[in-house]
Amino acid sequence: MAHIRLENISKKFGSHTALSGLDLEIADGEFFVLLGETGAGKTTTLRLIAGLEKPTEGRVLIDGVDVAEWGAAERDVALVLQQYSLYPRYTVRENLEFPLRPKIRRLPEEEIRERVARAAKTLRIEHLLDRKTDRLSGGEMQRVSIGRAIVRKPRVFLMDEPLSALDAKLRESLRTDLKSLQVQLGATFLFVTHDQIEAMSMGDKVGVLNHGRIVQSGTPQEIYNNPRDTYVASFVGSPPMNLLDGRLVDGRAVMAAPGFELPYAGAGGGSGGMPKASGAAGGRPLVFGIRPEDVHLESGAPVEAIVHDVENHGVEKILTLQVGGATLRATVPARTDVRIEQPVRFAWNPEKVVLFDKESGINLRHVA
Ligand SMILES: Nc1ncnc2c1ncn2[C@@H]1O[C@H](COP(=O)(O)OP(=O)(O)OP(=O)(O)O)[C@@H](O)[C@H]1O
Repeated sequence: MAHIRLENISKKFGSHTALSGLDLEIADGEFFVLLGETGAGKTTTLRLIAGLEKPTEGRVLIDGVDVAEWGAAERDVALVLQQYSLYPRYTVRENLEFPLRPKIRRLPEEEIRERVARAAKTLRIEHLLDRKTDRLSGGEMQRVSIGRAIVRKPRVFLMDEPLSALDAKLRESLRTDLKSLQVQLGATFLFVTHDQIEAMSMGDKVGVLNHGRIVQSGTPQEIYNNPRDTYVASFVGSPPMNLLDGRLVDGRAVMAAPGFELPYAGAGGGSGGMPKASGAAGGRPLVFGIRPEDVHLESGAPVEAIVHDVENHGVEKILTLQVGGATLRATVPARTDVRIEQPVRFAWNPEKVVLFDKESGINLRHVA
């Protein structure tokens, strides 16, 4: 188990900046998910912690110790990759034993047997121990790869998109397995993914990485309910948060279309208020953020829209509504009877509206 801290890390590859001013803190025994789009710098961050890359600037601390001079082996971290790093002509048992048979500091045979048996039981691959690894399914191979990490009892598990090569069903079941494995081991996990659903469902904490920098770090609920900026707001959530233009006029946040306004008391305040028809000329440009599940169809509601599209998702429907010049997504119960082209009336909970500065994209609650 270990505590990890990255301080003001930057990493350049020639003239290309992969990471800049990155700060990250992972508590001992935490399941931390690093979420970012392709090229955001996720793998580079893992490799820096693993000791496979050196930062151009900044410090990597494990349990409070600067590990700049430590090689990969000394850091005692295990890396699990998307591609299974298994020896194909060897059995599962042999693959699990290899990490425990280094040339120096070899473990006693009995200890090796015991660790392999325990890992195989935890991962439910005991029945596969004598099978060659090239005769396994993708999900089984990934379990063996994870097993190769577990047997070493590392201080930290670093996982680079370990589930992304698997089909949806397997991914889901391994997600649950990995999460319970982490709880069982009480180990520090840093799990990298570009899949926001994976991140939100697995992480104790999620760090959103964009262009080599952590833009927000917090619990999945914090990130979902109070995204730091419009990037996080539109990246996390499916369908994403509705982002609608408006302005700040005389202490009121006024949405351009549909007409709607909220009292705005400045940073830290500014919720409540009822929808009201209004023009939105002048003032500081804002963006209103409204989650699709916070949009409700109600016959007496003040704003009218036309249903542009209806998607059925089993327990719910996702509607695309056309309101004036704006488009809005609404998640409604599956029993809601709506058709394309139908006029509907809708409202939302003003308490749930998040306001962003249009120019910087920053959530006004996060502006000091
Ligand atoms: N060895 C390298 N040499 C040059 N550029 C690199 C090297 N490794 C990474 N980069 C660049 O640094 C940036 C971050 O790469 P990184 O692999 O960390 O991103 P990522 O978030 O893991 O992306 P993906 O989800 O596609 O794996 C990318 O623009 C990448 O092209």
